[in-house]
Amino acid sequence: MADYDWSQRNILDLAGMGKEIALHTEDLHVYYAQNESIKGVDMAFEKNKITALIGPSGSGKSTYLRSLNRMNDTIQIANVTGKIMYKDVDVNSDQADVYEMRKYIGMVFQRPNPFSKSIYDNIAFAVNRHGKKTKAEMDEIVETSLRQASLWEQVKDELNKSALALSGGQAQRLCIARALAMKPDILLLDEPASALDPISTSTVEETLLNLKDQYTFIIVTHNMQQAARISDYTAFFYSGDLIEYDETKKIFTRPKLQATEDYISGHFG
Ligand SMILES: Nc1ncnc2c1ncn2[C@@H]1O[C@H](COP(=O)(O)OP(=O)(O)OP(=O)(O)O)[C@@H](O)[C@H]1O
Repeated sequence: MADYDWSQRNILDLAGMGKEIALHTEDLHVYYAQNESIKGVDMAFEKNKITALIGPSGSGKSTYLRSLNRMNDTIQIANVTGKIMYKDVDVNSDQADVYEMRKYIGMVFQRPNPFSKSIYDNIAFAVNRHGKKTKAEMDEIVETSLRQASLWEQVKDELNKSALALSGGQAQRLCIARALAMKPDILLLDEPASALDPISTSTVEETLLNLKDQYTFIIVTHNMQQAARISDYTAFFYSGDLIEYDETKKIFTRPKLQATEDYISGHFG
């Protein structure tokens, strides 16, 4: 690896550009016991855009993403400091209602994790936990969310079938449908297509592109082509720091920093 000056930064000031911000972090640090895995990240996400987080393995992308809806709470040795601002509420404060917040900031994981229930109940179960619906209301929610996730046509005649019988790509789209059924503002996706075949991957990508006018997506990906294809903004992480953050077309054509250019062209990481 070349000898980079890691103190250099190029970070887009979206708020300063007058963009509508869905979420932002201020001086966010994440520690696992004594190890500082995120080292004070200030970053804003534009509403109704797709932002890709890229960087070598271990650079902290997943740690940062998971902190945005307090998923790191489940890790005993994890400690998150700093602010995560969503609609004037600091998601990271002790007063934040984590259960309520996750309705608005949802998450889709790398491995599809459908519940051992029917396709219909995978969605209904999640929705019902946040308030009972009539059968007609629930039918509508199930259909709409499956349509949004581009799965309705394939499963509409077998909604009572076990979700565990779906293919990997279908199961991941069910997980996206389940997350969308909660009507979140923001969806965090941690390498959602890395366990999928190329056709399922492109269906998931199309799904995100079709929905981006209605949702803010933040996606961790190792796939540079995927980041270039679907995201509006790209953030390059290295060793727990946000190094470069810019419009995707700039990052992939003329990034300001050599380290970013070398990373996206496969010279290291
Ligand atoms: N549960 C955990 N306990 C302790 N350390 C952790 C834990 N999760 C992540 N880390 C450490 O935090 C650092 C960042 O890891 P993280 O998984 O966030 O990176 P990443 O960029 O998402 O990597 P990858 O692309 O391989 O998923 C690494 O040093 C990792 O070992």
